[in-house]
Amino acid sequence: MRTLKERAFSYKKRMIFLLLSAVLIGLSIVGQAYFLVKIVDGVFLQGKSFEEVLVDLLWLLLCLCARSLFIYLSRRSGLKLATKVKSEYRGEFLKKYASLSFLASKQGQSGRKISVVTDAIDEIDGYFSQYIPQLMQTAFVPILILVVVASQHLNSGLIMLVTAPFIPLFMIIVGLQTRDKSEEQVEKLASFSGRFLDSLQGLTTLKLFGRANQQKQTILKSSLGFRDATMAILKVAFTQTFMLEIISMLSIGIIALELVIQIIIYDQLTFFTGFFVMILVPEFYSSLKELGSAFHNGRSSIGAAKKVDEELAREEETVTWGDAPLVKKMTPPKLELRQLSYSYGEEKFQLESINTEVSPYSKIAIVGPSGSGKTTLLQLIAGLIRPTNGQVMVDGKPLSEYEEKSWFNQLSYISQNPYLFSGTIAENIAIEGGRSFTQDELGRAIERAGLSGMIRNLKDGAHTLIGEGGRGLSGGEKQRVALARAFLKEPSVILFDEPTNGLDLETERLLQRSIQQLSKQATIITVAHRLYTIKDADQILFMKEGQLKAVGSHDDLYDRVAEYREMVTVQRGESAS
Ligand SMILES: Nc1ncnc2c1ncn2[C@@H]1O[C@H](COP(=O)(O)OP(=O)(O)OP(=O)(O)O)[C@@H](O)[C@H]1O
Repeated sequence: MRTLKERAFSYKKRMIFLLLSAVLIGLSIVGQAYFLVKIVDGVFLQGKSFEEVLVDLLWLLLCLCARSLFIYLSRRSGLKLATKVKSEYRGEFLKKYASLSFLASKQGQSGRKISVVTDAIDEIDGYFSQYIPQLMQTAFVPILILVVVASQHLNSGLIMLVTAPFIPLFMIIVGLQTRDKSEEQVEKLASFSGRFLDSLQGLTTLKLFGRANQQKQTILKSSLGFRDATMAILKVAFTQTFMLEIISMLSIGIIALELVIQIIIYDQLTFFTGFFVMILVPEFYSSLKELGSAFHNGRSSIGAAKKVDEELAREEETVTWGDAPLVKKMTPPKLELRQLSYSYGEEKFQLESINTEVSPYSKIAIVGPSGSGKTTLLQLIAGLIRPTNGQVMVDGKPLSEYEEKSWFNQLSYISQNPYLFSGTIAENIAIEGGRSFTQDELGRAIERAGLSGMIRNLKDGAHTLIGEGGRGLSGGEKQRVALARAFLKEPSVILFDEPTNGLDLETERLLQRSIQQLSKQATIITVAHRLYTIKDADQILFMKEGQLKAVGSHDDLYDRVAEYREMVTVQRGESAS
């Protein structure tokens, strides 16, 4: 993982620009002080007229404008640097999340992940937009001022040299505390966000089980934890500001006293030099103080970056793909499962050495008791998880060697709970990227998925908005939208996890009809729960406890496999009752 400093220095041109701006800011500060003092000295002590000081006035104006302009450019450059680094981080997150396996992407709390990708990355902003530009300025401006002051009046320069180290020393002590505290703050915010979203999603369940109040208390505790962590950081920030003010005020006071003594009592200093030094000294301390505040933000950013890096570096199961294209042919690809095994971890469920072939256009039903590994097998075939051993072969080549896009272009996976996005029904059906669909194609898919009746009754038809997760649609309607996606996409392989919950008669019939239609153009592998699908399949894979117990047609398995017969008899009884 690259540190924030390494990330900043990878933008060399921007860093050079920041340094250049710092040099120009420093020069304009000294120039501004010089011309101001020259004008005051000329008008009040030498009695010069307005015309005589006009050129100096113009120079003063130029220095003021230059100072403002370079400060503005330096800040803008810092902000741009922050934007670039933040989008770099977000890009890394997107890349990581996109390559995660289906299971890994479901692990952890969604709210926590959102908080890290949004709030924690935003917290990094201060390092680049404030700390780095200020660091560049402070690396040059105080040194320039010190040299100028020392060249004019050595004693003042020495006082500055002695007092100045207190500021960075104090900053380091405080900064170390800030980093730990800000790590704690990011952690508290992430945990609060995770808990909050989790509770929000399960609010109905919590109410139904009378746990809403208890959960409210947990959220309150979590939010108070975040508040305390934030207050602890603010306390450090206020203490730091207070201490920096005291150090700089005292130092400026000592120098002023010394200058006054030199001018009035010893008469060893001209008004010009004294005034010039007195104007530059506060600039010196203010530059150091500003670095103090920026340093505080920088340390907070480092704390947040540590959390972000931890999240990025967390080892999670990924799915990698090759670059072989899978060309869409007239016939669907031939699938073969070779010694296919999967394990959710030691002492957890194992799917053991599945071997079978799936010829193009066949209708396969995966059946077996609950928890026997049917969905796991379907996810392996889809390429959503990678086998621990063995291969899914597609047209004689391991699935992992194909391009991700070209495989998914030929595949439709209809899960038990298909996800619908917030948007219109039409947008949800025409979800496939890279290809636009005509209204006719969309209408046909809607018709074939049995959605036209429902859509006709809606005021805005297919352009009716639905909520995220398909809020506003029934379970059966969501299944039909998923079917419409498959009709529109015209894939070569369809993987279908049949809903276990009872569907109404009409949706049942529609599913049967749809499968019949889709099977004309694709291979269909269904995790089957309904007797009709099971009987209609060309080949049945009967699973039990992670093993493929038998393969064959319904009649064949019914005659030969007692456990299968038993399962079908139970199902018959249920459908008859
Ligand atoms: N993410 C996971 N981590 C650990 N174990 C898991 C995970 N997902 C599933 N399992 C376990 O794997 C086994 C097989 O699950 P799978 O969903 O494949 O079964 P299934 O046959 O499809 O069941 P059902 O018919 O009830 O949907 C189950 O015992 C389940 O507890």
